[in-house]
Amino acid sequence: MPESIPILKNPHLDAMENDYLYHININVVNSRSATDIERRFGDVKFVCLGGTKNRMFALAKYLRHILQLDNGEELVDISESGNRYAVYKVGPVLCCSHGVGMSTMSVLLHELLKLVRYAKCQDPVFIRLGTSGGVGVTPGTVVISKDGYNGYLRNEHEVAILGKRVVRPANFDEKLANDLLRHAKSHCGYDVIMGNTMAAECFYEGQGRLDGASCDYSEADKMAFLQQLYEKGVRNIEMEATMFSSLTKHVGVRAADVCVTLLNRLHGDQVNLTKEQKEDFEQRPFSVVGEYIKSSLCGN
Ligand SMILES: O=P(O)(O)O[C@@H]1C[C@H](O)[C@@H](CO)O1
Ligand SMILES: O=c1cc[nH]c(=O)[nH]1
Repeated sequence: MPESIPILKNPHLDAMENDYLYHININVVNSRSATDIERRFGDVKFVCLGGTKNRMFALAKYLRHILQLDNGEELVDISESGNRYAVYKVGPVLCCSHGVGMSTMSVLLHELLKLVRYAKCQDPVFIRLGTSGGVGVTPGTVVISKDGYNGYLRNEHEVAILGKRVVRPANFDEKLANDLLRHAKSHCGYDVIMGNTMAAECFYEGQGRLDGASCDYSEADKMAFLQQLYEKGVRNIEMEATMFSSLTKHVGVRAADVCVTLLNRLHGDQVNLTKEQKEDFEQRPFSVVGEYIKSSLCGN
C-alpha cells in the first residue's frame, strides 16, 4: 500500500493561514507550508495515547530503550506550557496523555490529527494503550479492540453537532488489530486477545458498577447487562474506544486500542491491585505495542 499524508475531513483547514493548537500549545504558522512543523514532527509514524502523564512518560522511556534511541538527554514534555496534556517525542513516536474519558481525549485527538496533517506525516498510526475492566477474562489479559460499543450497546459513536444527533460507525482498523495480535502472540507470556470494547461515559453507573455515588439498579440487573455485553463479544470496558475509533475512521487515519484488564467485572467492581501489580499490568500494552512498533520500523 503506498504511504499517504492524512487529508482529514475539514475543507475549512485549507483556508486557514495559521492554526494554534491551543491545548498542546503548538502554533502552526502558515499552515499550508508549515516547514517548522514538518521539521519537528514530519518523521512521526506512531502516535501513542494513554490516560495519564506518568504512564506516557514511562512509555516514552520504555520506547526510547527498546528502539535504541536513548541519547541520555532528559525527556521533555513538549506540551507542558499548555497545562493540559503531556506530549513526549521519541524518534518517530509521540506519547501523549489524554485524561479520563471521551471528551478530554477528543480535544487532544483533534489537535494531534491536525498536527500530523500539517507535518505531512506519512500514514501515521494512532494507538491507545489503556487500562480497562475485563468482561469474563482473567485480570491482566490484554484486549486488542475490534469494534467499539457505546453505552446503549450499539457499535457506533453518537455526538451532538449543531444541535443534531450525529452517529458514526465505531470500528478500528482490522488489519492493524490483526497485525498487533499476531506480533503479540509471538512474544507475550500472557493472554492477548481480540475482542469488542465498550466505551462508557461514566466509570460508575455507565459501566454498571454497584459502588458509585448513585445506583438505581440491582446486582441482578448489572449481571444481566454484563452478560449481554459478553454475548456481543465485548471483553473489556473503558471510556474512549467509540469516540477514538469513530473519529479516526471518519478522517481516514488508522487506529488501534490496546488495553490491559485490571479486573474481571463478572467478579466485582473495585480495582484492588497493588502498586506492583498495576505497574506489571500497565507494562503489558507497552510491550505489545512497543514490539510492534520496533518491528514495523525495521520493515517487518
Ligand atoms: O488509559 P486509561 O487507563 O486512562 O483508560 C481507562 C479509561 C478511563 O480513561 C480511565 C478510568 O479509570 O481508565
Ligand atoms: O473497570 C475499569 C477499569 C479501568 N478503566 C475503566 O474504564 N474501567
